[in-house]
Amino acid sequence: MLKIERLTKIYGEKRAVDDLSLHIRPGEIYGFIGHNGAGKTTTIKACCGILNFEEGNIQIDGISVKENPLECKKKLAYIPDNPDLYDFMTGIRYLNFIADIFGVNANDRQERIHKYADMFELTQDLAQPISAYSHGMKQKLAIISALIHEPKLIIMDEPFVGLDPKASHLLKETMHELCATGTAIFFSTHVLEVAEKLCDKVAIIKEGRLICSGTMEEVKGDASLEEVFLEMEEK
Ligand SMILES: Nc1ncnc2c1ncn2[C@@H]1O[C@H](COP(=O)(O)OP(=O)(O)OP(=O)(O)O)[C@@H](O)[C@H]1O
Repeated sequence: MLKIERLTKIYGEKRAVDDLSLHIRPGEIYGFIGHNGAGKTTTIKACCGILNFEEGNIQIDGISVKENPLECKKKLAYIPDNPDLYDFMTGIRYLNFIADIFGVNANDRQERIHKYADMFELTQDLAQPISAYSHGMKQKLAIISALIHEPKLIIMDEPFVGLDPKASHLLKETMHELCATGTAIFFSTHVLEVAEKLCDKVAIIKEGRLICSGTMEEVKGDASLEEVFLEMEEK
């Protein structure tokens, strides 16, 4: 579903991502971990077609992000680390705006908005302007808007930051439900306990280079993910 081949992104003199390859298959929850500045957000933005890159290829469901970014964007949802939404809109207007962009019909959008807004306890706030939302409420709205067009691939940058424990739990359950229907999920996180419990596979990036990837068992063996991560960071 998401195939990254030899991705390299350079900012000036800095190789933020260096020759990175990863393959995320349908139905997988794939965690992406690394220290601050390791290159996670850069990789994620390149996958979503919002950041150009110097070398390599990225394909979404067999379609090149470079050659056909619009087709790729139709298939994926991106939830950034800092939800920068249109503050002047109300929550419901924003959700309808996103549904319009993706051409979601009236029945489907109503059903999905109802389902996810109720689930994340945001229904009562949808009539409020987004400027009145807390960080966590904005994060919930971004998550709901990402699910409106039933994407085949969901890419999230630090999705649990700012969510309260109940919302975090609901997001994890939703991720499992979506993966059971074949959706692929690729997300970055610093919360290694969450990655360890939630992910089928994990990749560790250090200074732009992939240093380890595979199933959770392959990567961590009998140790904890935290122990493995810290050991690799020190090497
Ligand atoms: N627009 C930019 N211009 C120049 N350098 C950048 C730019 N964006 C990121 N970088 C650099 O690229 C490297 C990778 O940054 P990136 O944001 O991808 O890291 P990250 O793994 O997401 O970090 P964090 O966990 O702190 O969010 C860092 O050294 C960063 O300083």
